[in-house]
Amino acid sequence: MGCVFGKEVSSSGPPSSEIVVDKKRDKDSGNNDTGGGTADAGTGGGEVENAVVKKGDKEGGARPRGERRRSKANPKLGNPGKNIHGEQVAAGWPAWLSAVAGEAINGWIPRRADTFEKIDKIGSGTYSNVYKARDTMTGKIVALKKVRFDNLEPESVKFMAREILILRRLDHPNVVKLEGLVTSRMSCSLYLVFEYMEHDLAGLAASPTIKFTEPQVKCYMNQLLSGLEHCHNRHVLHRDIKGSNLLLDNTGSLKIADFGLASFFDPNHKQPMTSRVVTLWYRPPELLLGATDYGVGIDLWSAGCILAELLAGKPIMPGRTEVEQLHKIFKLCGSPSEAYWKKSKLPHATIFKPQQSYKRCIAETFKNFPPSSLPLIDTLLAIDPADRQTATAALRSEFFMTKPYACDPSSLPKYPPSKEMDAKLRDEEARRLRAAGKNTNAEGAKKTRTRERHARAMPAPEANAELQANIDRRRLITHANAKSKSEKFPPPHQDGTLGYPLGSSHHMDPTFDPPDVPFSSSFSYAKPPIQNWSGPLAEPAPTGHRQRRKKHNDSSSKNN
Ligand SMILES: Nc1ncnc2c1ncn2[C@@H]1O[C@H](COP(=O)(O)OP(=O)(O)OP(=O)(O)O)[C@@H](O)[C@H]1O
Repeated sequence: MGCVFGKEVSSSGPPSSEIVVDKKRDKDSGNNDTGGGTADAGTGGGEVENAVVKKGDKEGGARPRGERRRSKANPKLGNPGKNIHGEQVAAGWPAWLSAVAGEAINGWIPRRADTFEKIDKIGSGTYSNVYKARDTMTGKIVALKKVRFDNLEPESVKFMAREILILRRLDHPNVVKLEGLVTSRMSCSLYLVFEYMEHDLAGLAASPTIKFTEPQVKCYMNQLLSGLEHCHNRHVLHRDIKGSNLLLDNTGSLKIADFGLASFFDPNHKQPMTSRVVTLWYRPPELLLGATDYGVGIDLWSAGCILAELLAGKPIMPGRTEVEQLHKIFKLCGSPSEAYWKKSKLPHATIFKPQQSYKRCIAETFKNFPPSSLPLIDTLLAIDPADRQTATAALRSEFFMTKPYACDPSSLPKYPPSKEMDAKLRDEEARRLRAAGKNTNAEGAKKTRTRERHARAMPAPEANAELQANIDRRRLITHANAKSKSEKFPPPHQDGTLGYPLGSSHHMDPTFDPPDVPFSSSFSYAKPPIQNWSGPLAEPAPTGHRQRRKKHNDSSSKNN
């Protein structure tokens, strides 16, 4: 991928993809995740995430709140050498950015902010705000993602640097294209410039008036799997595939976006990676069970959830907690075989292994789906990630070879704006109206609020914080009740509301509702978990600090 907005900056430095993590730095800092690795730009792959599971992570520990990483300069990741640093500053990059993310900007020159006109705020993410803007030099409408830096903390810049490096590695019609970067020598902010996309799949799916046909579902899935195939071939794991990260334009093009949690991987030299990724409803069982050795299967699982969601008209496994999520997975996909437990050696297996086994019931649950979709759903939602195969195999599946075929993207309807953000605004307006009429219909308002809360997929970092709280709670329970080596799974107070939240979609298929399990289903562990977990992974944050905690946790997630 080349230069954006004109000429390339000449460089005698390392190839643009050469990025090697300074392991010592991470060891020193107690960081449980690292990003980076060696790379081979020529092959389009080979950039390796050199993640190291730190002592704290092995013991189940993330940094306690308030403890900050020591940030030493990373000579390979950040410091591109004096010459290049000088060239980058001369080309208009701020010195701080060149110092910390020199590799990510190598060979590019920045655009000036005053060459764009902001039109509207269109989205907001964990560490960014996204604006619709006009490029005054070309007249083109673009999306500007303004990255928030916490006082220019090198860690924040590092996440952004990795996202940029990954985006620069990718070049495919179904992957959002990074068109440039906007900053200036004296600036403290950075904007990523993307082609503008009118919709996201979550927004469309939540729209009360839209129900996808089979050819449309095939069209979206074809594009999603093609984009994933490209990412995986370039050794990139997305690690947060969900509807709101699948952007759509008015020509029917679907593009995978938000590579903030993405990571390079090398299938031949596996390195441990964090399990604290992927939004809860789309998170595969191996991550919920703490896997740090994983691959393309995690994105394929999420794709399977999306395929079934598009056909069902509602999210298929909307868990509110990790425990509930695993429970929903086991109920639908069956509990893992003994052979799998043995082979996978998953860190949380001793805690979450169900006492009773669950039978897989995908075919019965989705009996109203097109028959050709069932083998594909069955493959993508395999409990053992090795059985999920690849995006390439999925694209060759019977689903796409059977009539009615996928429609052409250009034949997809032209929808009115329908971002997940719009759905949120609709909800907020409804909430405001309810608050106004609260006294007249308090009970109705309460019910609707519950539906809304459940209708949103929980981002990975928040959900993972909850997982920690859960593990810690389990450990405490084990201590308190050393005689009892089993406990209810899920806890009774959560199980009472198992099943699908009402109104999680406006056009649900009423026939789809996986069978619930009796409350008495219990999960046990073979050994007390204390033997595996010697310290808290993360401090459960008080609710008043939700936003801070989200960012804090996100930092650790995004860092690996
Ligand atoms: N190219 C684009 N065109 C139009 N809208 C976009 C584009 N990129 C992002 N958005 C909007 O901005 C929102 C936030 O963007 P993005 O997901 O990349 O940010 P983030 O900070 O990484 O978010 P998250 O916390 O969900 O990981 C998206 O959900 C989407 O609605």
